[in-house]
Amino acid sequence: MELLEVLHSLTSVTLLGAVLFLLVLFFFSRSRNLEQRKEPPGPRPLPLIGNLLQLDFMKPHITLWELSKKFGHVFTVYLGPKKVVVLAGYKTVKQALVNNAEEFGERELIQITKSSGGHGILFANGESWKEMRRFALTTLRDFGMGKKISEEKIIEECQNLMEVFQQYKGQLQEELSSVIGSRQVRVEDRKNLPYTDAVIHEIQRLANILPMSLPHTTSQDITFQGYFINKDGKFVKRDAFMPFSAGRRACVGESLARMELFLFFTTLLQHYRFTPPPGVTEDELDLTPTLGLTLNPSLHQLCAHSRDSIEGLI
Ligand code: HEM
Repeated sequence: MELLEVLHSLTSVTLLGAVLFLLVLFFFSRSRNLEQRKEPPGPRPLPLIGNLLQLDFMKPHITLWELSKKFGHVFTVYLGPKKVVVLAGYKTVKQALVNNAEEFGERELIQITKSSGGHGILFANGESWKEMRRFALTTLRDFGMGKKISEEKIIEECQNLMEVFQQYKGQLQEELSSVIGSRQVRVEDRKNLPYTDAVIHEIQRLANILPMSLPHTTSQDITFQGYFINKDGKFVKRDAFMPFSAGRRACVGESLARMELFLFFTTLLQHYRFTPPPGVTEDELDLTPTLGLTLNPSLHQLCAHSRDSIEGLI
């Protein structure tokens, strides 16, 4: 009996010793690993939940931007147990997506995308992505993306939209009135409408509709800006004007989207002035967006004043 107790306590001591030894070994090798490979820094994660408590889920892109001020342009956050390397700032994002396009050009399969089996172009990788991207670009080109034919279609849509409203004149429209008058705006007019074009860019910058772009994953281990990044993937946080991203996964609909933005915006502003509803000042307008995969405007009322000053509530 005594022998058994001695053996038992010896086993416990040995076991405890072994666990301690392994822990020391783990932390020692981890810190040596970190030193040798210099992984991107980041806020200290908690077991299992990682840094989730530090992220504001209503505006995660803002939290990540704040963290980048403390940890630099390349840093790590743990979304639960999932390690994510965040790239912040135009130069860093461009260096990764354009200069290291191969290594950073894979898409990360996140949970919501797994339901679709990861088969759509957005979340595919490898040969199937290449094929789908080639197909998407060819099809969009065949439909005349960026060409006259899509311009005609967009103009038709604008005119349908116009039927919902009536005609008017307002402030930003001075440029439109003097350059275009009452004729239909065409894409080629863009170069003669610098103010209007600048306003569209500013709106896109402010609206920031895909604030964290889409998650990428690295296709191979890479040392980037002095930091070792393994194949775990990352979110991209953009700073400079890159709403369509850059590199091999950049938006395939960019020229179509730019055409639509320009024609819809100019045609609407050519005919309407938009204000808050009666009794609401501009300062009182709540511009907080609703977060989904994209940032969307929250539901709100707006007045469209027609050129004839007929008011309509949209
Ligand atoms: C203002 C409108 C739009 C914005 C701001 C936008 C932005 C973006 C961004 C940021 C990405 C991620 C790029 C990356 O992962 O690095 C993307 C991907 C993509 N966009 Fe757009 N997009 C717009 C409109 C469109 C339109 C109209 C189409 C289709 C005609 C389209 C099709 C795609 C596709 C297929 C991808 C995935 C490309 C790939 O993974 O290879 N987008 N877009």
